[in-house]
Amino acid sequence: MIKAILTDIEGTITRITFVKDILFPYAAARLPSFVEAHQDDAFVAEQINAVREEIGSPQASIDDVIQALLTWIKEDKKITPLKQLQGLIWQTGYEQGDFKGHLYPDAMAFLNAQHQAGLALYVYSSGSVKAQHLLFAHSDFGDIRPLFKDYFDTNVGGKKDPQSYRNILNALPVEAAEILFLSDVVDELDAAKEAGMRTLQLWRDNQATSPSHPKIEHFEQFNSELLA
Ligand SMILES: CSCCC(=O)C(=O)COP(=O)(O)O
Ligand SMILES: [Mg+2]
Repeated sequence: MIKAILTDIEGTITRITFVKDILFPYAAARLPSFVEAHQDDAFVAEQINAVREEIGSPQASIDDVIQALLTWIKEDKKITPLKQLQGLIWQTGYEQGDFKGHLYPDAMAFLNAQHQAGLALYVYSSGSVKAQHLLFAHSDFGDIRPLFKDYFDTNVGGKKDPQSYRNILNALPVEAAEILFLSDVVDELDAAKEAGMRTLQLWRDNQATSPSHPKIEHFEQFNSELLA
C-alpha cells in the first residue's frame, strides 16, 4: 500500500519551459555579478570552492569559476554548487514578482487530494532545497509548502543513482515499497525502482518511456489500478 509520494519537480508537476526558458536564463544573466559581489560570503565561497574542485583546478580564478557555471547552465548540468547558487539568485526574482513558480493545475489538484487522503508528500529535485521552497512559496497557487513533509536535492546524490533513493529512504519513516516516486525521466524512475520504490512516469513532453514504469499524461489519469 502506498503511504508516501516522492515527486520530481521539472516536467512532473512544473512545466519544463518554466525552468528552461524563465529560471535558467534569469540565473545566467545575474550569475556573474552575483558571484563577484558575494564571493566572500561563507555559503557562496563554499560553492565557489566546490566548482574549483569539480573542474579539477583548485586555483581557478573567479572568472574561470563563472565561465564553468555558465557552461553548466547551458548544458543543464545538475551539479550541486550550480544548483545551490541558482537558488540564491532566483530568490530575488520570486520576491520581486518577476515570475511565479509554475505548477500544472492537475498536479496541484492531485497533491491536494493525496495530502487530504493522508499520504505523506516529499520532494526530490535537482533544484536545491532552497529553490524548491521558493517555487512552492511563490507558486501560481500561493504558498503550498505546508503540503510537503520534507525536501531532498542533490546533496543526497544524483537523481539517476539508486543510492540517492536509498539515502532518502534512510530519512523516511516508510518502507521503499510504500513510496511512489513520480518523474518524467526514465533513468530517474529506473534508479528509484532499483532502490525498491514504486514508480509512475508523467509523460507530458514526449520523453522516452519504458515498459518498466506505468505512465500517465496528466494527473487526471491517475488511479490506483495503475499501481496494481
Ligand atoms: C526547484 S526548481 C528548479 C529546478 C531545477 O533547477 C532543475 O534542475 C530541475 O530538476 P528536476 O530534478 O526537478 O527535474
Ligand atoms: Mg524532472
